[in-house]
Amino acid sequence: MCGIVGFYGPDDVVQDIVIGLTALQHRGQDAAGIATFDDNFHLHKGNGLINDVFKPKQLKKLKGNIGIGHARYTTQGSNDTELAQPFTTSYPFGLSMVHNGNVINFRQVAKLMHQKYHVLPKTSNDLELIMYTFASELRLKNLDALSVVDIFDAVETTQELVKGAYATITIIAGHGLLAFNDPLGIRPLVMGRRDTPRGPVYAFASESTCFDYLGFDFIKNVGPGQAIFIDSDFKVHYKNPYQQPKNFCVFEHIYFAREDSTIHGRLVARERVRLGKILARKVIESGIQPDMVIDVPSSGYFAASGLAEAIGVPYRRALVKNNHMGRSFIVSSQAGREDVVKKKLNPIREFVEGKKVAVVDDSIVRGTTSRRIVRILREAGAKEVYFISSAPPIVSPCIYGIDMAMSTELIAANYTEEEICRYIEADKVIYQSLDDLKELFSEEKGHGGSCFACFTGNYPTGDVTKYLRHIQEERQSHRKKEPAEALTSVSAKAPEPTEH
Ligand SMILES: O=P(O)(O)OC[C@H]1O[C@H](OP(=O)(O)OP(=O)(O)O)[C@H](O)[C@@H]1O
Ligand SMILES: NC(=O)CC[C@H](N)C(=O)O
Ligand code: SF4
Ligand SMILES: [Mg+2]
Repeated sequence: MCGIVGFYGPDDVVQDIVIGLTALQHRGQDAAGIATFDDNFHLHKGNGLINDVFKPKQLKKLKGNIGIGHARYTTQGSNDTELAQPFTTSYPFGLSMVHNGNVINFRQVAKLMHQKYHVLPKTSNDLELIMYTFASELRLKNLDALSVVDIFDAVETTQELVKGAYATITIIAGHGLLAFNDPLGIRPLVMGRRDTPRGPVYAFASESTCFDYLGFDFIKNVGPGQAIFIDSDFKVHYKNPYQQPKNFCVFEHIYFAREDSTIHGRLVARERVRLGKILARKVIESGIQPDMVIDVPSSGYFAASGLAEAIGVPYRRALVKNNHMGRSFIVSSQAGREDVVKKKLNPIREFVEGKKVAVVDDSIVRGTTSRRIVRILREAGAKEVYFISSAPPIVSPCIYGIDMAMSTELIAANYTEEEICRYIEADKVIYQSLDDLKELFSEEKGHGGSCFACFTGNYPTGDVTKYLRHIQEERQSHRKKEPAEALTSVSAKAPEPTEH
């Protein structure tokens, strides 16, 4: 995922960056970074949460009326602080950049950078490839009078050479603030504006929730292939401004984005309630008769309430979340994910004892959360536990900025629904149907178009066989024994159905 923000206004922007980034903490917990520019770049980054990385001492040094920030969830390269974003360079062109997404043809781009621009990447973070390609293209322009056309040309060449998902924000030193998206617009990026007596402040962010905190008006989505540049006179320039979203990540609606964000005109919370409501058909067909519907906090809530409403069964919050534990899914090791899940949720015995409980979560990815939940609900006395996922089975890796690049880790890529039910020790597992999901989000149904690749194996960037292998090798090199462990643990532990 990763959370990105960028601000440009008449005064120092560091406070806006910190507040904006904090609202995006759910998108990345590994590292955080901020770069600002006055006459020079000022950069601070570190591993951990935004609150831990930025103390008043560091914030004081981040001077400038233009700046960008990043909350990292690692999908390429290691977790080393050196690889945290933003990246800043003074050559071939002075700029600083952040991105959300994943470059899939990174080996080819690295080679090309060397051959075409004589630049060698210093790290294994894919951001460097986008940054140096763009900076090298700018360098080839007329340096004395860099025009907006030059900037948009450099964006276009970068978009032609770099494949994958990348929503980016860039400070072009001495020129202005630029945002551009990949040609398919896979990751979210929005633009906002706040008027002040000293002039407008412009902002770009992964999600609109940032603007609510900061009093910005939403202006627009930065859609597929679009670029927006705010020059030093605060004049806004658009390239390709009217194209509609074509392959937006549907999982943003299901899980990644915050409930209070509006994405492509759709409030995330409302879409999740709808996902819950349409699950009613499959729940009724399955013949189960739950006494209550409960959610898996945090992101299962809206779907659970929608389902409860649609089937006329009471909803209760019966799992309490420890607010000091973050998201488990974006922890980078299986041991770490299990540890978070263990400490995160606790059942309210009095609510579930003796009950047939339908527990709704947004998704089952590796099965870490669902397995633990079923177990603790049974220990708390639940009579039957039905596990319901508001996403369809995840059967293919994501190569666009989500750390699920290994098929071996995806439980539904390797096991049938019955086997999964046995593995998580539930009485029933029910998944959203892909057709129902498409009903809400597909282009054929007039919804603009989404990426469904992790549910279908059809990747919007075309044949990705070669890239998938490169990405998997890359991830493998950072994980040591992890994937093999995940696979054996599923097969070894998948038990026979238990009597209850
Ligand atoms: O099958 P798994 O591999 O366990 O992954 C799926 C779980 O991970 C996510 O929760 P997470 O703890 O990341 O965050 P949340 O608090 O936002 O729900 C998601 O909401 C599911 O609960
Ligand atoms: N999830 C993301 O957007 C990650 C961005 C980038 N690939 C990194 O690892 O830093
Ligand atoms: S593969 Fe899945 S998670 Fe990845 S961008 Fe597509 S819909 Fe989103
Ligand atoms: Mg969850």
